[in-house]
Amino acid sequence: MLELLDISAGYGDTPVLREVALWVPPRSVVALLGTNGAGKTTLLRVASGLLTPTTGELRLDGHDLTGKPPHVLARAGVCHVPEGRGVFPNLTVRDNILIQAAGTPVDEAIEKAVSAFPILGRKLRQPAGSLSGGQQQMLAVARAYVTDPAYVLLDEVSMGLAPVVVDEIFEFLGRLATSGCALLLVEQYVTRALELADYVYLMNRGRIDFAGEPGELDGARLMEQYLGARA
Ligand SMILES: Nc1ncnc2c1ncn2[C@@H]1O[C@H](COP(=O)(O)OP(=O)(O)OP(=O)(O)O)[C@@H](O)[C@H]1O
Repeated sequence: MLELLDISAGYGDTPVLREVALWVPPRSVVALLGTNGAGKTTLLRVASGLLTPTTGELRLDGHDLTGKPPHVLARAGVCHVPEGRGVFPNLTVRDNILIQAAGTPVDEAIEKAVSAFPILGRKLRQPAGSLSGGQQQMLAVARAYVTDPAYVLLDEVSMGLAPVVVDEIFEFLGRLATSGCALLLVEQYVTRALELADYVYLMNRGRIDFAGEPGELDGARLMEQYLGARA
């Protein structure tokens, strides 16, 4: 279980998260939805060790990992796919995969990434920066997958992509979830996120104001609160 307990965090003197609690059970999909600037990215940064909370605890499988650096969280099985495509544009697709896959045999890592998104197999020698936006996002998601993480944190992976590419990425996320990997999904496509999710949290101005199963959500309230969010 990945647990964020009473987390407060911010940047400098500016508080962003206020006593936030969120749980990601193993093998579950959790959607974290909210208005712009609510603090969703900040919470993912806390969950992957990129940002140390001012108060509260980050626990993984019962161990307190608060304040531990990202590589410790990564080694423990938490993988973060950041907003805005975390790929190295000047490196080849192959090298992008291998950098992430330290410890995994080369052929196995490449095969795994290509099994996630076959198009990557035809681009292995190209610089990642020469790929389309959608292919770069596929690479970012595939890089996370090759490390065999128990928890994957995904920040707006569909941002700015054509619907057909969003379909392909969501189809893969569905397979990833079925394979037993837990997902924490920050997503602007509310309906798609809810289709996958076992649990949903709604965040507003640094606080969680709903936590439950998607079926418990009041659709009208959701739309009112997230007017402008995409279906
Ligand atoms: N590096 C930073 N330094 C200072 N303030 C920041 C920084 N990053 C984010 N913020 C502020 O923290 C607040 C929460 O931002 P955050 O990106 O976590 O929200 P979000 O819910 O992910 O929003 P969005 O959907 O717009 O990405 C915002 O007011 C934002 O301006």
